[in-house]
Amino acid sequence: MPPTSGPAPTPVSPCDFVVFGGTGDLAVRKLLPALYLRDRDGQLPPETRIVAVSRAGLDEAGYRDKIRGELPRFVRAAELDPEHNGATVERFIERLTHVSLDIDDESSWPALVEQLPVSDRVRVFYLAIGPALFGRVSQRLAEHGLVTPTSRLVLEKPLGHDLASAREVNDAVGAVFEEQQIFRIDHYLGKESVQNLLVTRFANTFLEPLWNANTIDHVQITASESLGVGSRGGYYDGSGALRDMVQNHLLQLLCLVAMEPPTYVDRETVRDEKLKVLQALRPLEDGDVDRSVVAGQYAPGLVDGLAAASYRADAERPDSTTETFVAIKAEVQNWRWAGVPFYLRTGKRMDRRCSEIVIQFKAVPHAMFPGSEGAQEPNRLVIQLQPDEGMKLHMTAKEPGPGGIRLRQVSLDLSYAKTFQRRSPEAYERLLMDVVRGNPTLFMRRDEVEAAWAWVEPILERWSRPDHSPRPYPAGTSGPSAATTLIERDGRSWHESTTTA
Ligand SMILES: NC(=O)C1=CN([C@@H]2O[C@H](COP(=O)(O)OP(=O)(O)OC[C@H]3O[C@@H](n4cnc5c(N)ncnc54)[C@H](OP(=O)(O)O)[C@@H]3O)[C@@H](O)[C@H]2O)C=CC1
Ligand SMILES: O=C1O[C@H](COP(=O)(O)O)[C@@H](O)[C@H](O)[C@H]1O
Repeated sequence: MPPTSGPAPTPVSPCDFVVFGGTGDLAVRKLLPALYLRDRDGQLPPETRIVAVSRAGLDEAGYRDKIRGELPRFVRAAELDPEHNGATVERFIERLTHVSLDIDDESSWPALVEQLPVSDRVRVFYLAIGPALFGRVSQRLAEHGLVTPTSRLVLEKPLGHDLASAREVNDAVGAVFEEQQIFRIDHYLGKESVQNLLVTRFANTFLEPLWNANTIDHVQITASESLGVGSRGGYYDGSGALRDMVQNHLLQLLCLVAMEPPTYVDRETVRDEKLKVLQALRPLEDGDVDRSVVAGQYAPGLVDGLAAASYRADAERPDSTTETFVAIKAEVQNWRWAGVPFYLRTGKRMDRRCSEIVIQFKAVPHAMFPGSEGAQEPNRLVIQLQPDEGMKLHMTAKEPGPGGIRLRQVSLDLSYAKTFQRRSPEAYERLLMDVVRGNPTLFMRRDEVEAAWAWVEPILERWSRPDHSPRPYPAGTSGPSAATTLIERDGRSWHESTTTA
């Protein structure tokens, strides 16, 4: 597939990106490759600069060497340098500099001030650091006069570790930045297939009349990963799958499926509608958590035929009770969705990498074709987010033949790659450009983040008690058997996609 063949992107305004945590995993693996790809496609004006900040004692040349070495690991070879002469990469590398700064060491801040002379250029402070530092960084930025009217602050998730800490962080950054300057990132919202969910729902007429409890039996949202925690055990052990994936990514997907059509798509209307969904989630009482939520933790197993270690070994936490898997039955209490369960599921070290949304329609009310009892499965719309973006509508058709009517399950299959013959940009590419443009539509507003924390809070509270421990599941499987029971108890089953990666 060619690197890009779509319309040329409109360049954004000249900008200074200041990446706190510029040597970290997120910056090196996601942010810099995304900026590189936007630069390669001509979207970054020549004056654009990227100032990486960390405590590493690197000078400009040292940081440039580091990123020159790392970029090919995270940008596919076919997309790295279309000219094959290194010039595109070098142009990007020359935008980079590094400031060695300890956020808590006052004496190291002047080095950053020096890099940011007074200007009305857009200034993006990207906090790719832990949320405990967000408030302190904001305060120091203000003390050093670095916050201008055209500055924006990007906050990585998870924002806090519970409702109280999220409020504290929001208060602290809100004391320095206006809400419209704050971009709380959830990279799932930047995925092409997630944005297409909105377009599919609201730019077509055939689905919307069916999109409710009259026709839909239930919804499943799955984000399963075959990878384990890798080198992120230090962070992950204090987080777990509920904070890492459910409170943000999975609830955001649920909102996009369940929300009412906004009057038009703009910075506040979509977020207003998502907030209403979060507020309509049925609160989980104590007993509900034990009945409707399953926590799991991966044990040793086999992944792609190779032995895989347990989470406790991967994270080097021999007694950890942190969950690496969560399954939840949620309900949206409103007119559209009354009685329709939303089953959410996410886990690490599962049997496949697959993120998808399954809309399961109700069964036909009456089997009218002779011999068709039990031969007909309900219609199902599967929205595949990754690894292959697409959409499949499973339906029943007549099998061709001269005999009687024989029913067969078939699917209408839309593959983005085949249809558009174009690379889908990574989520961070789209979101970083939206930050520069000052468009917060695909970012989480303060009230949304807090409403999401408020909903997961009873689960956190229940799991903090000593009688809770996650159920083990072998690495390379679909999670603990209790997750199967959770859905089978309702006479339903998890959709297991056949795509593996
Ligand atoms: N990695 C990922 O895929 C994702 C990460 N996130 C979030 O992004 C944030 C960063 O994650 P990640 O990159 O994995 O973390 P890392 O631990 O890999 O990187 C942290 C970065 O912050 C710097 N840093 C830490 N403390 C200070 C300090 N006091 N002063 C200056 N710099 C400091 C570190 O550099 P040094 O130690 O040299 O100072 C390093 O560059 C976290 O909040 C995480 O939850 C969110 C989604 C995905
Ligand atoms: O935010 C996170 O997301 C990734 C999964 O993202 P994806 O785009 O690969 O689906 C997850 O691995 C990580 O733990 C989490 O922090």
